[in-house]
Amino acid sequence: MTSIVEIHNLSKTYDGNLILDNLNLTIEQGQIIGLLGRNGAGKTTLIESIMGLKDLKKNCIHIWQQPINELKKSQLQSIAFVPQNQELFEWMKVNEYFDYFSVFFEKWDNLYAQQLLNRWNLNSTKKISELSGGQKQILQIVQALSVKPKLLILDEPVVNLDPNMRREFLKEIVDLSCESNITVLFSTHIISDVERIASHIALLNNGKIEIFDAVETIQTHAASVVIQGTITNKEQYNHLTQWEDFDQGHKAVMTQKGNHSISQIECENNVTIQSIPMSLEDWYLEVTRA
Ligand SMILES: Nc1ncnc2c1ncn2[C@@H]1O[C@H](COP(=O)(O)OP(=O)(O)OP(=O)(O)O)[C@@H](O)[C@H]1O
Repeated sequence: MTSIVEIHNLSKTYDGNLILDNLNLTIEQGQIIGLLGRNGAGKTTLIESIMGLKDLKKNCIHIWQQPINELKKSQLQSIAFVPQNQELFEWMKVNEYFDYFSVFFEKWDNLYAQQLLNRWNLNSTKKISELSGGQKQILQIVQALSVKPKLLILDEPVVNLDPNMRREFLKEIVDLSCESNITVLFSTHIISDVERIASHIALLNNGKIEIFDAVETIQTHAASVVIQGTITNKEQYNHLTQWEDFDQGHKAVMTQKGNHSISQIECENNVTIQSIPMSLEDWYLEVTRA
């Protein structure tokens, strides 16, 4: 596996408040990472840090093994970013905006841009100021994809999109990933989108990536467990949380793969465990519970 983004001990404070706390994250080529976290967790701060938009300690972020402030022009041109709030040139028409923007990118694919505009019903002769919120978001997505990036970073790219358009966009990302093995990091609050396209989940909590795992691995292990019998030494099972005691035993939630399997826990404690699989959304609610 080739590392595309490597983050080591990234910290960021605003007005004395620590938002990112010695955060570490490695993104490998071809991964599609859904960045999850509650409102205010620091997702935008992390994404903007990767994009070099934050004042940071030197050399804590590398892309393609280069510190982000030393990336070559060709490398910078291979990164596309869709921010949460982008200033667009509202007085321009869509086609004028793309003509202007394309000059900066050697690999700009105008044919592909026009195909996406047509497919997604965006009139290229319209002024940007006359587009709806969702249409402006489509414009930004088309702009980012037409650069033909190797690394695509999106901050809540679908908040303004209707379900049909969201589905179209997600399909395009999956197609690009299959065809060109691009690497994608996207933040979202829509767990079903993560389930649909992400290969991995990065959960940002308390300033750190608290959980980083393949979506399939999380889905395999996420479960509510009902334990018949008594476990005295609960602390050793740190993949089980939210313990509740009842007459004949305990209930708990398994949020990730632990160092003890269910059958090991049964054997070690002479208990019987029933494991009930949990949806990804329920898993997310459990792991981000205050
Ligand atoms: N420029 C800034 N100055 C001061 N505080 C900031 C600034 N930008 C963000 N913050 C604070 O940093 C924290 C993280 O904000 P951030 O926008 O990174 O979170 P987020 O996870 O993207 O949130 P959301 O899911 O709501 O978009 C919040 O408490 C926010 O108020």
